Amino acid sequence: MVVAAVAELWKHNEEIVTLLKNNYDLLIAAFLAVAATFLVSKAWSKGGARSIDVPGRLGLPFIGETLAFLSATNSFKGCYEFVNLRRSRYGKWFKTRLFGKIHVFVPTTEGARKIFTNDFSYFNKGYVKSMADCVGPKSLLSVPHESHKRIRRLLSDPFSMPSLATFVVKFDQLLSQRLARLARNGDSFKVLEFSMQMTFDAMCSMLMSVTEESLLREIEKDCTAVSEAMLSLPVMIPGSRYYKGIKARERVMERFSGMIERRRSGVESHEDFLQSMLAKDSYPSTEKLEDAEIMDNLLTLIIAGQTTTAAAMMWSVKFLNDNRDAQDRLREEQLAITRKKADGYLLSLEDINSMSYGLKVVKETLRMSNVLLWFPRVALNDCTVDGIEIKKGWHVNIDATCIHYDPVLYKDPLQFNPSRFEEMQKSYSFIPFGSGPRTCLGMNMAKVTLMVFLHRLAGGYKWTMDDLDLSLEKKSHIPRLRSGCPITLKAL
Ligand code: HEM
Repeated sequence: MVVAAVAELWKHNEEIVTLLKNNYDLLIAAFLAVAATFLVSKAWSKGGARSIDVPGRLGLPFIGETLAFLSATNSFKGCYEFVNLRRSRYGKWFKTRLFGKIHVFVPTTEGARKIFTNDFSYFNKGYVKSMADCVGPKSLLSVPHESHKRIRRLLSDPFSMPSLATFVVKFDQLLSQRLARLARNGDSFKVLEFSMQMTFDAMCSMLMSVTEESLLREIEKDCTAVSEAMLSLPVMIPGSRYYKGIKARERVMERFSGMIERRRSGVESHEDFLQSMLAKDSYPSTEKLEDAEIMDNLLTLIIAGQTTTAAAMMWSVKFLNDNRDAQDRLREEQLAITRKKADGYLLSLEDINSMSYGLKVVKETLRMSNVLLWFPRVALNDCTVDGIEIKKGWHVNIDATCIHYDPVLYKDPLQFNPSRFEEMQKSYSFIPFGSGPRTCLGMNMAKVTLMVFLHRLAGGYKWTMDDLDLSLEKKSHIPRLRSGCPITLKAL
């Protein structure tokens, strides 16, 4: 096309012909530059010959549609209702303005791929002051790229397979005892409350060997206050969520600092994550974490791991209750493991690896529950994502929920069908733990926790649901049943 255009000009315009003859080298350079720019932009938009302006309503400056978003968050339908309503109005892609920032919800696997594979270079997590203040400046959630890489590498110890093997045994022991107690009492209990406490206690034991009940509850109360302040208005007004969160953070840091001091002075020693970090005291600075990095990330791991895993545990109970075939098949697999064991056995990592249907139940639970509904990023430059024009500074939210419910990717997406995972999934179609450099650090821990839970629950008990209300908890960014999912256990 370019050659034809040049030939046409050549025929009709002598002046241009002379100009071109005299600047032949410049012409070639210009041609190459245009071609290179074209190729780079084509590669950047990846197959996107189109570059589409995304529809949507931005509303008033700053306020935009914030009030509608807050109203959805404050309803029993949950904050994703805001997204659903806009999608029915504008189609799969839409933009909106929330808290002064333009947001685009990215509903496709191609869009997810583009953002995940360019994380840190072309996109980054948006800086939220309240979040950084709460988890601390050295948390994985706050630090810049270079520190992130180093801290992530050094934090990976407790998530290695040998550490997970120890974790499985401890978690199984704690869980079996507590479920047996509940079944003996025969009372109704809320799965959500139970799983929040279970995951918190198990993590505190693994990370820093805290097992004393009153201390656990004190730390949990503070961690909950920190977690609740992460998305609040960052002003220190006594009584506000932010104020309470910052004060709670100070108390948690003081505790962690005391623990580090006692271990360094030899008063205490344990086999846990904290000890493994302190064992690196004499290592070069690139191979160890500073105290502030250890403490901010201890808090981050607890907060990132507790609510997510507990919510997934709750949804697994709900989905299995509604789908008796899946429940029966899961139970059969678990009982086959139990039959091979002696009384009072504890699960090993090998047992977990043999639960092939159990793993599918976990995956299907994560696909349908979308514990983290979307993953927010900010565009660092103008670009296109799956052919859609994105401006520098816009927030692009990888909409895992939309992808997980896409009927093209998942047949009958509203149906709980663990067997669908017998087939290979298309890339980026199953992303409950994200992908790329920020993939969930606790992914394997979360999976084994859920598998142990399913083994003990389905392999040991039947249950009745004591409240069938489907309303979601208000003001929660993690979808959870308002009822807390009360059940009563009956031993098999
Ligand atoms: C079912 C349970 C869980 C789910 C669904 C989940 C999901 C996720 C997702 C989607 C991300 C990435 C978010 C993004 O890209 O913006 C993430 C990050 C993270 N998760 Fe999890 N998570 C779970 C459990 C855990 C557990 C048990 C831990 C640790 C004990 C943990 C620790 C983390 C950390 C530290 C990050 C930040 C990683 C980084 O920025 O490098 N998560 N999680």
